[in-house]
Amino acid sequence: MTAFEKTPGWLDWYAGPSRPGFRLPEGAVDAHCHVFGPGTEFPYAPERKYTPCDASKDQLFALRDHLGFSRNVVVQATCHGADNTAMVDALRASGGLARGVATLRPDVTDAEVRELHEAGVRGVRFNFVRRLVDAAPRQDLLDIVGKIAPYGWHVVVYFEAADLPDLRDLFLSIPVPLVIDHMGRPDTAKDPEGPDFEAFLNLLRARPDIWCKVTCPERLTVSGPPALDGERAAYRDVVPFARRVVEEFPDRVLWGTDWPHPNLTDHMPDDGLLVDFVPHIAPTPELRRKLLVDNPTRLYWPDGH
Ligand SMILES: O=C(O)c1cc(C(=O)O)oc(=O)c1
Repeated sequence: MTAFEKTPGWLDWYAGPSRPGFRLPEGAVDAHCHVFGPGTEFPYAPERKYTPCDASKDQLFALRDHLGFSRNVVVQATCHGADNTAMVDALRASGGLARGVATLRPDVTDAEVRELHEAGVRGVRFNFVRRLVDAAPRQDLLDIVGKIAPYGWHVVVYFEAADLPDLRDLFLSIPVPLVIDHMGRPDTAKDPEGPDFEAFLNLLRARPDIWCKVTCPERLTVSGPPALDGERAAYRDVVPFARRVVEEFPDRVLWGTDWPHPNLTDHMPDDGLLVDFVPHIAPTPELRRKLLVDNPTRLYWPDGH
């Protein structure tokens, strides 16, 4: 099989990350990360919008152990389209230490959903970010929800803040739990107490089964220092946004590294220093335990194993 050529300007994940200064609690879950290929074994999808560097399951598991996480939730990356093979291969190799979130087409069969479930998939991802995917008809999404609902899965949604007004009714019509990627991508140059972020918090207030990943400060930052060169208080401008969510919804927030950080153009964070972001947004041991251990375990390992 031929090797793939990376998108020009692609930043590879950070090799040799620091050890976090913040010691993760026992049982912590990296609840948002990806695997990419390797492309020679798991080819990237023809419809992809970018071609990444490879980021294998073994490299992901090595990072997990280095940072001090116990488990991973591997989210299907758009560069693999609806071919979940690489993600499922990672779940199967993890010995129960990884769950997954898949991308599905509306013609997926019940047997296929069951097989994904048996491999450890617990959610389907709907992506509304136009630079990553072509728009899917809303009826297709609702048809997929009908197929996953019997398995107790949730829907993960990725969208940008400017699109929330158009998407809100669709989201509220989805009759299974929702998990929002990357805090709904707020514009962090704006006021965390202002109307835009309030509209986002109002979505979370609308239903008790809407969860939020307080992830990706490295994408959302405008002015904060990056997690590089020993900086253990990185991305300070994102902290007030994430902290508001953690403090108002302590029982339905999740955190993850987003390794290998697709499509960053400015810098690639040192994942050890990125973990040191967590105590800034979850200032007490109890909030940290909920964010890193209790919440993801309840959502992805409800039986505890
Ligand atoms: O902002 C992004 O570029 C991005 C892309 C993907 C993906 O391609 O799946 O996933 C993410 O969580 C974030």
